[in-house]
Amino acid sequence: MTTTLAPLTEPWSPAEFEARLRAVGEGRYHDRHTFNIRMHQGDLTQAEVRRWITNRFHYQRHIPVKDALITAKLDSPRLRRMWLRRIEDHDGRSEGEGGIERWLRLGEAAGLDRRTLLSGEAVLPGVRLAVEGYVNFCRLRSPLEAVAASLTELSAPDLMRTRIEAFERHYRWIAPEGLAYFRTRVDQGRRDSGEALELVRQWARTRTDQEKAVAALSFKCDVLWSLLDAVQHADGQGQDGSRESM
Ligand SMILES: O=C(O)c1cc(C(=O)O)c2c(n1)C(=O)C(=O)c1cc(C(=O)O)[nH]c1-2
Repeated sequence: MTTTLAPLTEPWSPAEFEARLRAVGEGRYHDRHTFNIRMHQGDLTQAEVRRWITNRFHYQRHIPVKDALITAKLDSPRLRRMWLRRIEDHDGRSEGEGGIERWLRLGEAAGLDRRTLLSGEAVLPGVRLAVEGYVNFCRLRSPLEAVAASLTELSAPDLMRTRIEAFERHYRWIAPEGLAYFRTRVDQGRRDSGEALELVRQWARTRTDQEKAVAALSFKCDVLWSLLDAVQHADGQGQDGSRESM
């Protein structure tokens, strides 16, 4: 008599797997964080907006670093080309281009000197830890987990549109050219998340891998959430997050 051993746990169907990934984004994405809700309602002070821009810059400048770590794990020219484009989106092809430059211009439109942003001095301890956590996750984990962590971007384009409207309505003291970063990210985020979702669906064939992908996405939601916790609770700190006395 022959018996076929079924795997202990069957993989989810492609549709269920995708639904579970999307559910993590819907339930735990940072669009629900109080700081973002206050931002969208127009409740942030100028100092809080500047503090957010300063601290988010720390995240932005590390995105191409973690993408370089992911690129090094990919084993085909096609995949590496795909991921290299993300690095170019942020770093540009030459000086004065790319997302990091656009974020510096957002800072300038909000009255922040680019030298202050580049110095990194005003970055809050909790933000440093959150960003380092994300970079190290991509350094140490499998390509599947590192790519799955980027899937928060499935929810980012909607958030970006809400943010543009909120800034245009409530934060008119920021010159409109400063919002170019967000406008560019709507399409880039949609394309990036579409590509990443396709890879994660192809790679996660077993239930164990599917669960690892869901857990990676959940971890990334925690990174973004912790970053905003730090920015939200930075009471007693300087106008843009710098420590007044130590
Ligand atoms: O402003 C935001 O809310 C937001 C969120 C996210 C995200 O969901 O991870 C990214 C960005 N912005 C972003 O600008 C960006 O370049 C980006 C890259 C990635 C990533 O994990 O690869 N996420 C995000």
